[in-house]
Amino acid sequence: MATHNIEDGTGGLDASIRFAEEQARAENVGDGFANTLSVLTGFSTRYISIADTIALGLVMGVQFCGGPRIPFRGGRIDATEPNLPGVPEPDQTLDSHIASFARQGFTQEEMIGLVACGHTFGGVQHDPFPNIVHEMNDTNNTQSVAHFDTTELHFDNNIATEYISGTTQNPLAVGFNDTTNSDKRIFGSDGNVTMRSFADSPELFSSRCSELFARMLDTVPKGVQLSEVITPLPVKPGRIEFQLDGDVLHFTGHVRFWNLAEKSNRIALLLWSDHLGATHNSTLLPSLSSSIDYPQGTATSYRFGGEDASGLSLDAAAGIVNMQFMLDGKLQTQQDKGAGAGVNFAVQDAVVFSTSSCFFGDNATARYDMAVRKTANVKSVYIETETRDDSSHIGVTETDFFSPDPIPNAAVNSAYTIWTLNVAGSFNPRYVGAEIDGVKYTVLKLLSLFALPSCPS
Ligand code: HEM
Repeated sequence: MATHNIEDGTGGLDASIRFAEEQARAENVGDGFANTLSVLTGFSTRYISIADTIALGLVMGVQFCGGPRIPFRGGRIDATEPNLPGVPEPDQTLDSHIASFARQGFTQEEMIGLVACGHTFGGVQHDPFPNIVHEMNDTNNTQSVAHFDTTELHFDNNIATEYISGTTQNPLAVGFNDTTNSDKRIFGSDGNVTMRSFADSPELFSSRCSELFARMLDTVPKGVQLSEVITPLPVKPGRIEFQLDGDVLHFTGHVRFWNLAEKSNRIALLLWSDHLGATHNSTLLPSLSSSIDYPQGTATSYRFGGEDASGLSLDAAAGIVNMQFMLDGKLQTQQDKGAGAGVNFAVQDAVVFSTSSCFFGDNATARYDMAVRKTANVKSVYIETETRDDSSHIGVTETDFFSPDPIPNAAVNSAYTIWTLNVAGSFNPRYVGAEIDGVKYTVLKLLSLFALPSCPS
């Protein structure tokens, strides 16, 4: 956020900090940014920008450390080059800090709030800031970090109570070098009115931090359109997979329900319709991690039935068109669909993995077989290969390596034909995509070559 300029709309939360040129600036001294990015970048995908993972990292981090819920919007776009400098530094004057936050779109009172909310965590490390923190020679604090408050891993208003009571050890408030006591100057700049209100009310501190953190995360370059606030869906199917084995279509998947009331003998059903117009149902089984408590709510998961990991065995010709979920006789709905309305989830079985796929051990290639439903309008089947460039940005290349025409006589059953291709190994994440009815889908993540059975010699 610190690079944002409200006048011209440049800068903001756009992951420009990942560029070495920005990290090398004196205003970003230390390895904190590199360390944080090394954790968060891996969660970015072609659909979720690095900037969104940084924002999500804050939302999750604050909540897991006991802090308030922070409304999260998605849609940040990663910068393609470094931003202009502008991160405030502790040896700058109060006036320059007020001007810096004003440039970013925040008032003086909001600046006090933001600094207090941020400095409820962590501290100042000796190595990048030797003129603020002395070397501690402490085996319990090998990086010589002087913490902002006594509860540096916990979100609470101790940053304010300790400051107001005069017991604070905050190195930016009572540090030995007054030039770098920027928290002292900032916190005191309104006669301590804001900090006293935070010290008096943990609830006020918490709600104010939630608002200010959200605004900080939503400070993005002009033209970036953020989504509505994202909240967990009440019903969310996932990890849907098919494997065609002769005439049997193995169907596996999970469904996660959000904030269900606790109940020991709940009857959970998966209902589905097939291509022949028939309807079916099967009992949902609790998944291994059936109920997980998050700060935001509880996730209760079930897996689709079946004796073993192969899931439900469907007749390949009948297949599946859509599914819905029923708990104790009630069809489950998404809130915005209105009470009583069941939710039909469309299921795509037009292009599925075939268990005839196999591995050629001698030259480290594999034959991937994809089964294509004969009645489906499938234009192409292709591999999607994801690569990251020097700035960790993900690009996707599509390789139409499956023949556009199905291999003749390669029908596995009356419903599907096999499209096939030999592929060499790769360290890049790869997926199979397909264009079905004019829409491009990512169908599955490509299994490692070594996960396939050996090809018959
Ligand atoms: C005038 C404004 C600010 C100044 C001069 C300032 C200065 C600093 C300094 C010198 C450090 C130590 C970094 C290190 O040792 O590597 C630090 C740490 C930190 N700051 Fe600020 N800061 C400011 C505003 C903010 C704001 C607005 C936030 C968030 C809302 C924030 C959040 C943090 C956090 C979480 C740490 C701890 C990092 C860690 O322990 O790894 N700061 N700040």
